[in-house]
Amino acid sequence: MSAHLTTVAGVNVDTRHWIGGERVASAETFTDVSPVDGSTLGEISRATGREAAAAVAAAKAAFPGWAATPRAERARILRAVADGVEKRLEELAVVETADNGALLRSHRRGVIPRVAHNFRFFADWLLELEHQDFTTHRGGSAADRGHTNHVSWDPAGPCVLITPWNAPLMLATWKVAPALAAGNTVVLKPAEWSPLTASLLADIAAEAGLPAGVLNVVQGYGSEIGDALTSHPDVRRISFTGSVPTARHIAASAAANLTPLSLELGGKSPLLVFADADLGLAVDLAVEQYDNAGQVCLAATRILVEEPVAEEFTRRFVEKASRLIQGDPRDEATDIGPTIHPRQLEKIDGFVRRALASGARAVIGGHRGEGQYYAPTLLTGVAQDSEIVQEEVFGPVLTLQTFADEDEAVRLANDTRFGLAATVATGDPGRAERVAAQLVAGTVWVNCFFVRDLRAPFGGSRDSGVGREGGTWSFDFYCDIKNTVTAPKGWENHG
Ligand SMILES: NC(=O)C1=CN([C@@H]2O[C@H](COP(=O)(O)OP(=O)(O)OC[C@H]3O[C@@H](n4cnc5c(N)ncnc54)[C@H](O)[C@@H]3O)[C@@H](O)[C@H]2O)C=CC1
Ligand SMILES: O=C(O)/C=C/C=C(\O)C(=O)O
Repeated sequence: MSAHLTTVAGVNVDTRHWIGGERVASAETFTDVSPVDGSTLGEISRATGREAAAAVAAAKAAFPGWAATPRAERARILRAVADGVEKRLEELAVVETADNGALLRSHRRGVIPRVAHNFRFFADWLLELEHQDFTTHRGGSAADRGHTNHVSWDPAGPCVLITPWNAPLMLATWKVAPALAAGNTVVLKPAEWSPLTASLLADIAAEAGLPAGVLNVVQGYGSEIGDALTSHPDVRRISFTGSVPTARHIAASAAANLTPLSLELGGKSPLLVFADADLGLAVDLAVEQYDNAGQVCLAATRILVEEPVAEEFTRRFVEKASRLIQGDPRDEATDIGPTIHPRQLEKIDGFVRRALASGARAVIGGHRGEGQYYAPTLLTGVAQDSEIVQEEVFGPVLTLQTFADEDEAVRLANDTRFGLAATVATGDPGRAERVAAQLVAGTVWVNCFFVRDLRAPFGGSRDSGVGREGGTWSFDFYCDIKNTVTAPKGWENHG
């Protein structure tokens, strides 16, 4: 077997970069370790600025050809990628679980099918966009006598896509698919804690007929190659999902070339439970926030409950949460897997220890489990201005606060620097409408959570992000939008 192949759960994965349609190795490697059992998954090529520049050069060289490829042909190839993902669904699922520790059952039944959907959706939307493309505006000023405005979404150029480890392939393809559909070429930099499925995606894309250089994958540490990618003058778009400090760094690096950015960042989302809510549903929604061991940017980690039902809510929450099974994510019965990395575990534990030291009480959890596991935790007695209420923990840690009325609920909900999402549990549609209108959030769910529709805009307000992706919003970001104004026949320019 090649020195550059590793076998993970029976699946061969190439550990090199994918640049210009070829596998490229770096002199140095980094070790990829499984959060499931601490085993070594592989020695992965560790890029330097040289490989980063080579990937951008490959994307630049491939751009004119891919941009000129008819939309129908681009869509056909993206659908073939989706077919390839579905054909290798089980392999992608087992590798992703080994690499990031999220539940295998979720990968099999939810997350990896969404990867295929991302490609099909943006292939279809690209063709829809073509039909929307002849929007015309007529009349108006004296100078406008029936001119036609023709809007087109033109490919922008090479895009750098930097993605995190909590849903590695799903979050990557949610950027890769629209960027490619738009006619751009891509340099994907997956997170160093979960590099494997990006390599498999490169294989699948090549098998589907994506031309060389259209998709490039560079492995390595963001801190080492990030700047080489984000400050490169040939890069036309940067899309990033991850932490706020890294986003600030990327924005500063991109500023030199005024490269447009899309940033999907952290959250500290509230779940507002009103006394008129279906309490069973509210408890289900709250317990759901432990999914993926709480490593979800959208997670509603601040539970706000109206005073009269707080005691009953807490009793039912504890009853349900205590039944969650924490353990090996490959086991179908498991509800909560490990945290991704010892550093993430340390970070979570630090937040909780400091909260407990400042007077918080752990209703459940509040401590580490075995190995890389953290016990699902609910903290009460937390002050609104405390670190645990204000900062993103990114682990299975929820806080519970109470409120007296609607005004206080909205005030507490909006009182952080984030604005990614919010969930409202209420039996009163009028209240739902009133409260949703006042919440600062990119997405508000009423009596539901994590219902995602790719046609809808997705993104955050305040420190939770810049811009929106999804549906036409993705094409608005990944394209140079052009308006061509044509005078009607016989029109004389001097009016
Ligand atoms: N919004 C989200 O979905 C995510 C939020 N986070 C938050 O971030 C915290 C820290 O996690 P990290 O993995 O350290 O997040 P991070 O933001 O540093 O990493 C995300 C991606 O950015 C890359 N990166 C790092 N430094 C870079 C640089 N200077 N230039 C370009 N790319 C760079 C990484 O290699 C990775 O691919 C978590 O505890 C969580 O609070 C982390 C991952 C995802
Ligand atoms: O699954 C989605 O649609 C969105 C997920 C987003 C995250 O989990 C994240 O960025 O952390």
